[in-house]
Amino acid sequence: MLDLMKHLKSYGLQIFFVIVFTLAGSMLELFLPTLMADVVDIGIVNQDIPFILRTGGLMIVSAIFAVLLTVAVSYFASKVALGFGRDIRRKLFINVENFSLQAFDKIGPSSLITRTTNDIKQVQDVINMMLRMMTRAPLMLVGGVILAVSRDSTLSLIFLGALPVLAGLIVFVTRKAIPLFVSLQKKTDRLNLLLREGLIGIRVVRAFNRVDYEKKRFNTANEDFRDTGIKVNKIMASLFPILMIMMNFTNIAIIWFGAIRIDQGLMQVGNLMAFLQYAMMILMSLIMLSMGFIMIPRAQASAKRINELLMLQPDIVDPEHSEQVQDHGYVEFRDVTFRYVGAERPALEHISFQAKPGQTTAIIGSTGSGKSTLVKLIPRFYDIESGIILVNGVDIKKLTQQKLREVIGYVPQKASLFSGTIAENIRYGKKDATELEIKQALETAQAIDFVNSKEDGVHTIIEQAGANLSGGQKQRLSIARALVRKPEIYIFDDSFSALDYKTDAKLRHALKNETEEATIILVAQRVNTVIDADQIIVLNEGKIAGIGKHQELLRDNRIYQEIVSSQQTEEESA
Ligand SMILES: Nc1ncnc2c1ncn2[C@@H]1O[C@H](COP(=O)(O)OP(=O)(O)OP(=O)(O)O)[C@@H](O)[C@H]1O
Repeated sequence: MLDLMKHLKSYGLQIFFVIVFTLAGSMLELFLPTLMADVVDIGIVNQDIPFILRTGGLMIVSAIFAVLLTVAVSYFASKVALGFGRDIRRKLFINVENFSLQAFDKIGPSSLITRTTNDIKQVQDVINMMLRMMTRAPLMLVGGVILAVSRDSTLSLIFLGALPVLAGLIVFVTRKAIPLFVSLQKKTDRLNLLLREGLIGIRVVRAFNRVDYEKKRFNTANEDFRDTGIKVNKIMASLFPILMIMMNFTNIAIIWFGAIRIDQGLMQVGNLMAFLQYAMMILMSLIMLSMGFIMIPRAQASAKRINELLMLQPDIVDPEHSEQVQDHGYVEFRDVTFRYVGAERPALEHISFQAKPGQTTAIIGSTGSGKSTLVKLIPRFYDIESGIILVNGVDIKKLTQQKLREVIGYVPQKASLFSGTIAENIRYGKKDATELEIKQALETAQAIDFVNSKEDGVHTIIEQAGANLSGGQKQRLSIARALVRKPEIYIFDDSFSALDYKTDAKLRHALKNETEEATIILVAQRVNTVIDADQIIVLNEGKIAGIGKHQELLRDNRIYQEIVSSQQTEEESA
């Protein structure tokens, strides 16, 4: 929590206002019972009407100022807390965008979303409360005690009985509540995860008639969350009546012993009334403090989860200076081995090959053989275990990620589009692309016809994640986005799979003209897609089973022969 508090530095002035206004407001409030005692003990006893009016007027003015100051404190406290929330959300978002995909995979998007929203809200609320209460409560407590003791030190001994009970209660509740708060946050993660999966996979859920199953899964998590919430609330709910009983008993004791002292002529009525109010202030401040003691650990649990992300150092680090590239469009793997974090065996082992400009390098292999993993290593989404990857003659670790990725046009396996227009999505590849460049890219990607058929053409709005487009349309837009930047290296990760044979062939033909100087690395499942490639890399269980042209592999490579014959059988039987 303290680590997060450092981020409050920029709100120094507002926090200063909160403290000063709280101080002034508390003083005024502490002043009121003393004025009231004077009204009773001096004004009423002596029937001095002008004194009563004067002091009463002063009481009204003090009360109005106290209220105004409280409003100002609330305003500044909310400003600080909400600003803090915004800053942390921004920092977290930037950090998450930068940290490696290994860490991203490990924490998972659901937990990242909960941490960026719910957890930050918990901390933000506590900061708001702390600013408003945690300065006020100690002030009122200390001031109340001093003024109560100065009114009647003997009667103040009552507090000695009440305070230890209160302290014991706070310790007990905090111990019980903290573990439950920690588990509540984890259960929020789980709820988010199930909700996310259920929503993203809604079509699959319906197609397989698994609505009831998903409902049950969600309900179990939901009820688990509710039960933990109820447990926490039970503890919190029992706290209040106990505190109220304590407050009332303290009241009774004060009135009881106060009356005896008045009877003995040791105390005045006005004094007892003021004492009672100070007692209430003391107890209310203690209640506020105890609420703080409970809320802080809850926020602490959230702060820890936020800090975990803020502290995460990206393990893919840029070199201080990017090395000068020597060539253009070259990609080379030298004995590369890579393993996902926690995986028993490497996803890729001893991979060596070269891809040259003007050439198409195709990668083929069975599912799970490591094709996507291989191409993801080129833009350095993951760092390799051993070996070296060269792009344009330079080890990619010696290039900044910005420089490296600048020369690559990457088309992922699953087309991922953003809400906005088609043109905006294509400009993701090149910020300043003109309308003509966009249209050319769409043409090469065989997307121009369907874009033109839309009423608004390139200004057609794409809904969240491209919900209003077909799989093939999304893929073609995603290809156009890579084409528009005219990179030196194209990576197509199985990007033609959603296209029919004819479009696939037309697209590859158009690409050939468009990308004469560029290096194309293309992952494919279909032999048809790779047949014309200058070299085909056959992957099998993370290892290279052969490299060559279609005819050569067909002649000599058993695995390639198997792939070809399995596809021929499929086509024949189709
Ligand atoms: N993020 C990840 N974390 C851990 N293991 C992974 C991850 N992504 C892939 N793998 C594993 O690495 C291996 C290679 O996966 P990869 O996605 O590269 O295969 P692929 O050949 O592209 O398969 P497909 O043709 O089905 O797309 C698989 O065994 C897979 O389980």
